[in-house]
Amino acid sequence: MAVKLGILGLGTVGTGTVQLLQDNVGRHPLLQDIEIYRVGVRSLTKPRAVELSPEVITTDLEAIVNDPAVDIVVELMGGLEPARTLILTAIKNGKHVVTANKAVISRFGGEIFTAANQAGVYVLLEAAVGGGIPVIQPLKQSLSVNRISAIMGIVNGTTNYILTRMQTEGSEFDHVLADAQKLGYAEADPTADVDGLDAGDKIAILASLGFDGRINREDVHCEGIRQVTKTDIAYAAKLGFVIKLLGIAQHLDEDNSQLSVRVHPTLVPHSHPLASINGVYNAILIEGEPIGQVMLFGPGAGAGATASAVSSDILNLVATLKTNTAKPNPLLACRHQNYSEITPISELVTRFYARFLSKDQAGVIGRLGTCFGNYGVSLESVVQTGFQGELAEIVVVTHNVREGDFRQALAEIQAMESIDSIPSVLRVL
Ligand SMILES: NC(=O)C1=CN([C@@H]2O[C@H](COP(=O)(O)OP(=O)(O)OC[C@H]3O[C@@H](n4cnc5c(N)ncnc54)[C@H](OP(=O)(O)O)[C@@H]3O)[C@@H](O)[C@H]2O)C=CC1
Ligand SMILES: N[C@@H](CC=O)C(=O)O
Ligand code: NA
Repeated sequence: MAVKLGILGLGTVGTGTVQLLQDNVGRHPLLQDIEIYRVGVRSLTKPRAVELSPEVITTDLEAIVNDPAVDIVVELMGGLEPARTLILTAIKNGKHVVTANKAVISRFGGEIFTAANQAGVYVLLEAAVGGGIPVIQPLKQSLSVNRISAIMGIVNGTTNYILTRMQTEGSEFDHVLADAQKLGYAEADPTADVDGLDAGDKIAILASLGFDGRINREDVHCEGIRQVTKTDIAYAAKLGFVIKLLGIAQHLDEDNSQLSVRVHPTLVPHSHPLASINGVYNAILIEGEPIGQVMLFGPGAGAGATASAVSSDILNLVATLKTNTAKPNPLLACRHQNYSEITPISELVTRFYARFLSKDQAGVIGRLGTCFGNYGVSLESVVQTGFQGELAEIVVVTHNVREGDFRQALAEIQAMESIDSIPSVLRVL
């Protein structure tokens, strides 16, 4: 008998998934054992790019998750509610769930996976991070014997597109954002993407898988790219770096007692594997023992790519249902019970880039150096190249420093009579 799907949402990803499942020739033969049984939408009158018989489409999403005939609920509607409640109801009713919803999983994953384990069902989420790039299953299965020390990646295509264009064209953020919205790369409300929140959801999920514990989403420090200017991109290039929005989860110490999970624009050395990932593409670099470095690269969004990830999860569940094993598969289930402790950003040890505007007075660089020295900040390079009107522009790159100490030094520098402003402070990989 065919496995019956109840799909919630027929937007970009829902449509791509239905198209892939309907066009199943030449793909894995198990796809032929799937029936698109119900599809839930908000509007019945909206034109659709796929053909589905009228009894399949409904606006009653609760009826789908409560329908005893539905085997797998595929949540592709997005948002927190009613997605969270519908997922929990599906689980309570003994249905497996596939979701692309990083927002709901990063915030309510604890509740959802606890409920799923109790009900003996699986919640799979390959599409939630890196779109079509297989990264969730690799972390859960292929790489799971490794001791992971770092996961870092470009996990938001919109911001990578904007930063790439700012870099290649020398344009400012606002101009490129407006253009990206016109071209459909950025959403009308770009907040979740440009403020680093979408990347924060994704790195929280990856950190949980790589570092073996649940992550409280509120502990993830998130900075976006609104403050990145073409001036900084140009200085970074002169110094041998490219600016990327990175999600980073890493152990900070040898004994693995400190875990940092964060999102921020970062100066990445030109020689680093993530430096060459441009446009809407995503890439995730995983470091582990004994494997070393693995980088997963590909399309992080889009109908077809994301449908590929959603359908691979569906396939996994179809195989599970067909083999009919009563015992849960520990490689598919979530195994975390406890929350990981996240080290506050002030304890991060990293290099920094900072740009200062100062009055063109003798001895300013000396005073900067003395103040940094008082806080244990050692400088890798200091450049005074340009002028902005009457003000001299000074750019420094530090050696590794505790963030809290660096910020204290900056506060003191900001108060100096000769310093006009500190327009940018960015971390360096
Ligand atoms: N777009 C992408 O490339 C990617 C998206 N994702 C994730 O996939 C999910 C879906 O994204 P996407 O396809 O872009 O979203 P869309 O906005 O294109 O589609 C959302 C769909 O859900 C339906 N829907 C939303 N809310 C309700 C509701 N309250 N009741 C009934 N139906 C509802 C909409 O119905 P209607 O059509 O009637 O309006 C629409 O069909 C999100 O979690 C997103 O983060 C993940 C990776 C990539
Ligand atoms: N908005 C996201 C796509 C979905 O995950 C992005 O820009 O990467
Ligand atoms: Na993925």
